[in-house]
Amino acid sequence: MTGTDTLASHGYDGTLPLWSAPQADRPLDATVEVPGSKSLTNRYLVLAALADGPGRLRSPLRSRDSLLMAQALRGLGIGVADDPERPGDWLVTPGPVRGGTDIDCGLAGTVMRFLPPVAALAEEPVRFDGDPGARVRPMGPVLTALRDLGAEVVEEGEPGFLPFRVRGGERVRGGEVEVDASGSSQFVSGLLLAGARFPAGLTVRHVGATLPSLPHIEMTVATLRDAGVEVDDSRPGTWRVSPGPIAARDVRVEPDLSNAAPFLCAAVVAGGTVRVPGWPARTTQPGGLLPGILERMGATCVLDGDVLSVTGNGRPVGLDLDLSAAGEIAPTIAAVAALAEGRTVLRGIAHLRGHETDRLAALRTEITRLGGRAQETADGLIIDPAPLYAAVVRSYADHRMATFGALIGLVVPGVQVEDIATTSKTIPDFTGLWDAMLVRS
Ligand SMILES: O=C(O)C1=C[C@@H](OP(=O)(O)O)[C@@H](O)[C@H](O)C1
Ligand SMILES: C=C(OP(=O)(O)O)C(=O)O
Repeated sequence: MTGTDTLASHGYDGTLPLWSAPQADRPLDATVEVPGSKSLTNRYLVLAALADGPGRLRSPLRSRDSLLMAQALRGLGIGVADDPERPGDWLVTPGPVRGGTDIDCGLAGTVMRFLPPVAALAEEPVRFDGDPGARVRPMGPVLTALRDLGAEVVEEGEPGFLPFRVRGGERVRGGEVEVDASGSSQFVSGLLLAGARFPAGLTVRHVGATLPSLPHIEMTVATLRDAGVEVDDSRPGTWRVSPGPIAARDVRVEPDLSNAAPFLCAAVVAGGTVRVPGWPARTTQPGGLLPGILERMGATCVLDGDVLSVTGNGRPVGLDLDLSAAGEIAPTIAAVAALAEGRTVLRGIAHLRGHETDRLAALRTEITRLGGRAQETADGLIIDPAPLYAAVVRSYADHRMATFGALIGLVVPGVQVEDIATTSKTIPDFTGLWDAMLVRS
């Protein structure tokens, strides 16, 4: 596609660079090394920061979200340094949590939801802000919980949103809080991660109608237990973290299985095989659900040792799927669905309206722009088959909308993706990995 008239007719305002999505001209045959998990890296960083001695992260993700977390922890008085002997690893040196700093959350949910409870350990106030898109992501339940625990919280703009200041220290003893986590599991995870450091520990009781991303809460509980923290999760929707030390650890970060999704789905839509090494035999990452989902969409998935192979024939089939456990892979599954035979219904993902962008609106808009048929429902999307054509896919500063566009562009000629660099939120070199997948095939 050339010419500004054409671009404008596709809703492109010309301010962000465009990336011409490469097409797959033959079935794929590639092995893709996927970088470390965002969710595990940022949990390990927080736990290492609050631990009882120096710790190490092996193969952490180094992308915008984890670099923001590292930078924020440094601001709070924690050492996070490259290991000169093992390039790529991070050495974390804990210290008393110090306030008097400003934290840039970027657009990272894990930074804006995990760090306010950590900041409440400091005597001096900590100010939080982020990208324009971060200022509309829900924060209210975290702020209410911190107030209920005795912290002072001052919102500078709209109540329940960035920017705000948190002041805790001696006045925060821990105890019991109710949290409506129907908007994000991260509200619960953030409180639990710091819970052991409050003198009375912390009990969090979820009071909302739905609870998305349960595997991510289980990931939080598992990483806490691995660090020697006692967590009682025997009552559904209630978590009790006992006060006590968090053990310093040397941990290896699993590959990010949700970021493996676009690569694995490439084989489903273009045909051929994509392999991802380092696939864990057991995991708390919601991306662990991918093989089951992709099989239902017509692919064949084989785990041989630690290598997951996904083989497709380029003709995926639609499905009816509750994605509440794995909402972060919804944009990728929606791309496959837009190319599938038969209707797809995605359910249980109303909370995606508070992700990097309103993902339900963004997916409906972009599928429609590509000539597809998509409707929003109260808690998800309905996607019906239709022939897709060239368009400029907008990415809304959302890494997963950008990879959505890349996936469609593999099989639809002439697709361009606005601001592909936004993938650096969680993947350091998306286009390099994507091109290499095609070159090797
Ligand atoms: O705890 C985490 O690491 C995450 C939890 C989920 O958040 P929501 O529950 O807000 O979907 C997920 O979508 C996000 O990408 C990462
Ligand atoms: C929802 C996501 O990110 P965040 O951690 O910023 O919430 C995501 O990565 O899909």
